[in-house]
Amino acid sequence: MNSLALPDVASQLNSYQDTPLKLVGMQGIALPIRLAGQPLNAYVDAGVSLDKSKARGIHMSRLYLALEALEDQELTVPLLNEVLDCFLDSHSDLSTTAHLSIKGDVLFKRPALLSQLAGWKAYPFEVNAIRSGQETRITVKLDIGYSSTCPCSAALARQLIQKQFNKDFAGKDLQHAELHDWLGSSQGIVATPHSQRSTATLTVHLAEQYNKEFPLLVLLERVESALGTALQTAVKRVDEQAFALANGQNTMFCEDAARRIHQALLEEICVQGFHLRIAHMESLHAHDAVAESAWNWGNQK
Ligand SMILES: Nc1nc2c(ncn2[C@@H]2O[C@H](COP(=O)(O)OP(=O)(O)OP(=O)(O)O)[C@@H](O)[C@H]2O)c(=O)[nH]1
Repeated sequence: MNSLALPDVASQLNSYQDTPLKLVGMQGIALPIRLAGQPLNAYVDAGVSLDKSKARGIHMSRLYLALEALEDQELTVPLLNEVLDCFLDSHSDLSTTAHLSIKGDVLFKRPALLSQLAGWKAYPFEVNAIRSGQETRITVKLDIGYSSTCPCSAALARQLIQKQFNKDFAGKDLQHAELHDWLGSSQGIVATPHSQRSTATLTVHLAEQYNKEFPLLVLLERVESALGTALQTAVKRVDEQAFALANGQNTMFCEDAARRIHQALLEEICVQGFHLRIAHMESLHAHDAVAESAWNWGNQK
């Protein structure tokens, strides 16, 4: 039997009622791509709408093959648009909307706070694109880890230190050397505040005129500098001490983190709208503290 004789079920008539489908496609296709100059193993979801309600199915293989354009190429907005064009061109009789989603972990080399060290950090990302007619909506989702020290716990710890100071030094002449030693001891600094590993998940809608490579590094640098306490990679004690200082000077409730990032993203010109979700994985509680914020976002999550 040659290929011409193979039955083509997808092109048969739909035997169900006339029901167009919002999205039909494939999920979790493995694909090697490049992002921010790094090769990475991505997972891709590809789909189109099935508007022709009498058609039985779409042509999955045409979507799959269109993804070849992304193989080992730097992922850019024009390249993404090319693939979406191909999805719609190959389904011109069936579909008016095309969907493409690419996820993975992008690695960036991040410098230590003070020493010359640097190390790799993984940032989970997701690029989502929907083409409807001439309009393409592209969003970039990025998880950024940081440390948050509880401001309430810091104030409570300071109060305990003051109490201890009153107990140890009430009515005494203050001697510089004695006080210096006291400050360096756990009998003096009797309490420490708690910190937690925290995550900011931002989803940004890229400005329509943005037409280049994906601005992941730009976004994460803006967010990390707004927070001041990014998770570190390689550290020596000198870096760890700088991290302790950064945490002490940047104590944060989840609300504070959400507001800092919100303000920082408003300054980013490649962003047309955003949604952000903050999660502080509490060390005081067995549950998380969360906050959300959005700008120019509508009702979507
Ligand atoms: N539409 C559809 N196809 C599926 C599904 N699951 C598996 N497939 C298979 O995807 C394969 C590729 O489909 P097509 O793109 O229509 O393949 P084709 O008819 O050889 O290719 P064209 O000639 O370009 O239409 C077929 O073998 C389908 O059976 C499904 O749920 N829906």
